Amino acid sequence: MDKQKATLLLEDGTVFYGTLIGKHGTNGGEICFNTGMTGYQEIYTDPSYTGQIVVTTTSHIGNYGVIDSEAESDGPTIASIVVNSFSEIYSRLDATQSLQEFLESNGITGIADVDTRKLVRHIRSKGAMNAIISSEFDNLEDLQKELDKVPDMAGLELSSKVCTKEPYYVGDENSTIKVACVDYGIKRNILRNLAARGVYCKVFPAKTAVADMEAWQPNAYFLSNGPGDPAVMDYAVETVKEILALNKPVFGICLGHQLLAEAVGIKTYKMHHGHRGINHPIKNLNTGKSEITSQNHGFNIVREDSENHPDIEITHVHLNDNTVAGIKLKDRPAFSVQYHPESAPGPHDSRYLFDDFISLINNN
Ligand SMILES: NC(=O)CC[C@H](N)C(=O)O
Repeated sequence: MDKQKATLLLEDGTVFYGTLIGKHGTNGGEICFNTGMTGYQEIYTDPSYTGQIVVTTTSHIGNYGVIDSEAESDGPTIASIVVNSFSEIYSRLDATQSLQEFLESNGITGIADVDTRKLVRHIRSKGAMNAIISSEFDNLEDLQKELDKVPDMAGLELSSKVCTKEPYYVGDENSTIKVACVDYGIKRNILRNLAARGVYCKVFPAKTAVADMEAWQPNAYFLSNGPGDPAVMDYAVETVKEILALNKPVFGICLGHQLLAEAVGIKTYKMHHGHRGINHPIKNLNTGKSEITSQNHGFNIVREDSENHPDIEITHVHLNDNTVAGIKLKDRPAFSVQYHPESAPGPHDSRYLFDDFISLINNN
């Protein structure tokens, strides 16, 4: 059978032609690329990618299928995917589904047989932009009409749409360490890392009042990763301010880091094309050691604001572009990083941050 055609149209008018993967249809979003050589399932199910079209630079995608136990959330909320060579055939003993079945059952229209190296170089030089992928329309005018409906990522609040609707628990209920995890789009491996260190986690919806979380008497708070633009999340910034006033230990990852920054008056901004991959070099300024990290973000915190803040210490920097990658509050037991120490997929260099959080709780 002939493969069905699909078209990718970028906001700046660039067009790529390829073949349909997943469900016949049309999907739009902000296009971004991840340079990791493995971990497509974890990327596609990471809620931080909500509304985005993910381009992977690995040339083969799909060849190890999909395994339920490796999903980072209940299901993918990405807009779409772009790949070079797509494989419907998969080889992995425990695989439960092919990637084609996974995409189709989740209503995702993607495109394969695209020169992803060319596309990535394009995004890298022109910056983040919206795009549309369709197997329904190939006429540029129709595609443009669909593209016009796609909202800008800057100014978008998405956490309340992807977070849990009801609180739930992870870990050992008899543990002495109770951590309230504010879910802005949390990845499961973060909870696994906390539970593995003896933490009993209660995960709360993004818009839970601090009084309701305090009623559970947590020893500490965790601020999760998540999608969207931190600059428009006033409700979350208010929550973080109230949490900080409690003087309990706080740890934030990625969006959680950006919200901690906003809560102390450090602004965030949209980056040119973001950091997404599993080999991003970070320097820990306290130990002088470098770590190779997993990253996925399109926004960042303003360096100048961080440097000029009397109560902030910059603890980590990104070695590629000198952006701020970690901060700590001098007057409170709170710290956060822009990258992913739970790193699924990715290197385990930064797992010590979870241990630091436990020490902070034990010594508080
Ligand atoms: N992984 C995340 O938490 C992403 C944070 C935020 N949405 C960004 O893109 O910068």
